[in-house]
Amino acid sequence: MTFKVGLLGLGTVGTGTAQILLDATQRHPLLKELEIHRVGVRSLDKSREIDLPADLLTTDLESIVTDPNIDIVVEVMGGLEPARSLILQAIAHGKHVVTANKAAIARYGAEIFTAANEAGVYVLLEAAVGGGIPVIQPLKQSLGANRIDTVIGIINGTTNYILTRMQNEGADFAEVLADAQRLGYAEADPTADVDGLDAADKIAILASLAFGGRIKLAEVHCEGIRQVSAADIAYAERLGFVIKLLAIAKRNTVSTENAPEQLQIRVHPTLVPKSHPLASVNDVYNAILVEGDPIGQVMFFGRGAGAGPTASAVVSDILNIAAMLQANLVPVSTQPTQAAHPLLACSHQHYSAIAPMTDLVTRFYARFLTKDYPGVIGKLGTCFGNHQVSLESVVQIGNQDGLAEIVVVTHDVPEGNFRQALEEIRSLSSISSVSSVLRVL
Ligand SMILES: NC(=O)C1=CN([C@@H]2O[C@H](COP(=O)(O)OP(=O)(O)OC[C@H]3O[C@@H](n4cnc5c(N)ncnc54)[C@H](OP(=O)(O)O)[C@@H]3O)[C@@H](O)[C@H]2O)C=CC1
Ligand SMILES: N[C@@H](CC=O)C(=O)O
Ligand code: NA
Repeated sequence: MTFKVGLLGLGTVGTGTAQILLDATQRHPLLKELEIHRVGVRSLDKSREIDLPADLLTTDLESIVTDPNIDIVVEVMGGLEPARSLILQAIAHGKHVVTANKAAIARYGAEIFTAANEAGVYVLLEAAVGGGIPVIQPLKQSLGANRIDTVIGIINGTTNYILTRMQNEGADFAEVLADAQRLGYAEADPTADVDGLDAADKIAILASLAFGGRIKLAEVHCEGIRQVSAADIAYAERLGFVIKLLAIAKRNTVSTENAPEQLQIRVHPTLVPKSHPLASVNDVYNAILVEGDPIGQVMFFGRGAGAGPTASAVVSDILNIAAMLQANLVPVSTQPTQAAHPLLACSHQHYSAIAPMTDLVTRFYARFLTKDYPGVIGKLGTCFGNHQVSLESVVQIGNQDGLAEIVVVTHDVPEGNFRQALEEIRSLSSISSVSSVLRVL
């Protein structure tokens, strides 16, 4: 039985996907049952890295998602529109969908999965988070017996590459970003990566699966890495940390009779103790650490981007759907029914409650430039004490333009208290500037 695949996009991921589909040798035997039926692109004149019959390609993407012969639509074109509309149209025409599009899923997931469940089709998205790293299906299936408490990930390769080079070479952000763009790691417009937006999309998706509720993207706290300086990386190093852009989703409070459970979901540069398993995840690699009961910690590590790794995830989703079709567990064409496999579908309806950042309890690192005279450290300590912020360490390491540089690391404190203490510190005449504030894992 052959299953027909319609590809929307033949760029990096689309080409990698087509390459696997065209070369089934020594791969899963079901691959031989998959056929590329149509491929949608923006330009027919572009030279391609893959040799496909010219009549397979079209710029009419709507004709693919409505084609009665196509069983599975693979959306690897990216962007919000027309990707969203084409996915919805494919679903309305009874197609199963595989997508790598974290931006569209993080924003329109509720609409897309509701439509898919009503139409009795699957929308699978393994490639959307961690590229080739299997993490979506494990959260849906292999870890299904667990009560997940925490998901912490390095889920943006571009920023991890930039931070790793800053760490290794003592270089500044702007310098390494320019290199990353030259090497093709960072996009021409690197905003989504360096400002943490790409990681925010991805952690929203992971949190939704881990905690079984929809996530409003606007409630995900998001800070990027532009403000991380070579000086912070050097101080962190001396204090036994590396700085990573972490995406964190956790249960913040358990539900009570009067209030629902709250989650914390946040993306920000973080000082990670060198002994932590995520500290040694470098360059463009991604890793996702999941903590659950009873499994404890489990970490997924690998390549989070690139043609081959991402296509590996796309094709595994196609195979999952083809297997369901072959086993007759879902209709082959347009006979809507409830999706048969609850471990493959996304069926949660409610929105998870997200705790405000002021409620977060965490450690902080802060760097101050102060006048260099006796008693300044004492004044800082008093301000922190006034707001019940307890300090783990205070060091004065360097001098800058006649000013002393003081670095503090706090114990766990409510973020609200820490911010109030900072306000008081800013008003001290002996404080020239609060040069940086970062959270500590
Ligand atoms: N690249 C990566 O490593 C990863 C990418 N992803 C996700 O995968 C998706 C694809 O990314 P990637 O392959 O890098 O993107 P590319 O820009 O390399 O490719 C996009 C493809 O889609 C086609 N396309 C885009 N818009 C339209 C349109 N409006 N009409 C017709 N065709 C269109 C382009 O056509 P043409 O070729 O004619 O220009 C191109 O073939 C994105 O959602 C991305 O976030 C996820 C994980 C990793
Ligand atoms: N821009 C992303 C690519 C994959 O999602 C990244 O840098 O990780
Ligand atoms: Na993945």
